[in-house]
Amino acid sequence: MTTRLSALGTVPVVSAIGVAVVGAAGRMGSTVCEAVEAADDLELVARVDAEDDVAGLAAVGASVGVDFTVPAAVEDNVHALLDAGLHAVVGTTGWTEESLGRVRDHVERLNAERSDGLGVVIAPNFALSAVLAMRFAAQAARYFESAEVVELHHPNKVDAPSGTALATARHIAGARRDAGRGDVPDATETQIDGARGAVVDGVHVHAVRLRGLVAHEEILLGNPGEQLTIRTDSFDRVSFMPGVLLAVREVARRPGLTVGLDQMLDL
Ligand SMILES: NC(=O)c1ccc[n+]([C@@H]2O[C@H](COP(=O)([O-])OP(=O)(O)OC[C@H]3O[C@@H](n4cnc5c(N)ncnc54)[C@H](O)[C@@H]3O)[C@@H](O)[C@H]2O)c1
Ligand SMILES: O=C(O)C1=N[C@H](C(=O)O)CCC1
Repeated sequence: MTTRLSALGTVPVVSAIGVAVVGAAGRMGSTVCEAVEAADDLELVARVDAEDDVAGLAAVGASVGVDFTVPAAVEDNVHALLDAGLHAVVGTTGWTEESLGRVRDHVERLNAERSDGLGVVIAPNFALSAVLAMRFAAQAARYFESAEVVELHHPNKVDAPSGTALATARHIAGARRDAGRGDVPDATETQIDGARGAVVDGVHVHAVRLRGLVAHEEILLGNPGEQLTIRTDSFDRVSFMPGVLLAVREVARRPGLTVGLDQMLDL
């Protein structure tokens, strides 16, 4: 918080949060830049892309770095943002338990030496419809014998399955385990490789890449004689922006690592 002299004397003025966008030239990064520029309480202080250095971002007024880059670069970027003294909001996919663990250790090590804790928010999907779909799927999973996930995306997506589908499958698997459910029924004996999709924690995940799509997911849950389908569609990347901006505004209040936007919503 800063102060400003006015006709009424010295009044507190809440400073805008300085935001640096990493991957700023990309599909998501450029949309985040527009959203930050349109928000009164945020200030876009840097657009960073491949080959740019993040070390000097604090000096140009950045307190939060937002990363939408590529799975191969994201972990190094987050460590570099933390070393530069920035909070990090991360939408890039490709995380594993191991890479999340290294970021958790790093931020906790830094925070042990700081009075103001740094925060990192990593979410595979910032769209409300997707966050709710994941939550509903996890709630429903215990009641159904069968569960499969179909994700459908634009053909320029570099990873498959999507980070959202991986998280959804893991949540479903966890709920099934907690409920004491065994394997999903599947009598397939012969198949062409890949025909049954990838298997994530025992849940089959199918990836469609199709011109015209943005980001979509269906969770199929089946019992004898009935089916529940949960579907989320992002038709436009603006769907991710309320979640990204929420995380940018909240990350400084959450020292350490937060995984998933659901952790920041009152669900
Ligand atoms: N969490 C979410 O809600 C959400 C939503 C959409 C996309 N994503 C994920 O975000 C990521 C980016 O998606 P996209 O469609 O914007 O990709 P994109 O290819 O359009 O953009 C990636 C950008 O990152 C840049 N880049 C690559 N390496 C870099 C580095 N080392 N440092 C800085 N910049 C670098 C590229 O030059 C490019 O401009 C993907 O992992 C995607 O799955 C997440
Ligand atoms: O367009 C993408 O790429 C997306 N990536 C995320 C994922 O892998 O789940 C979120 C949806 C869009």
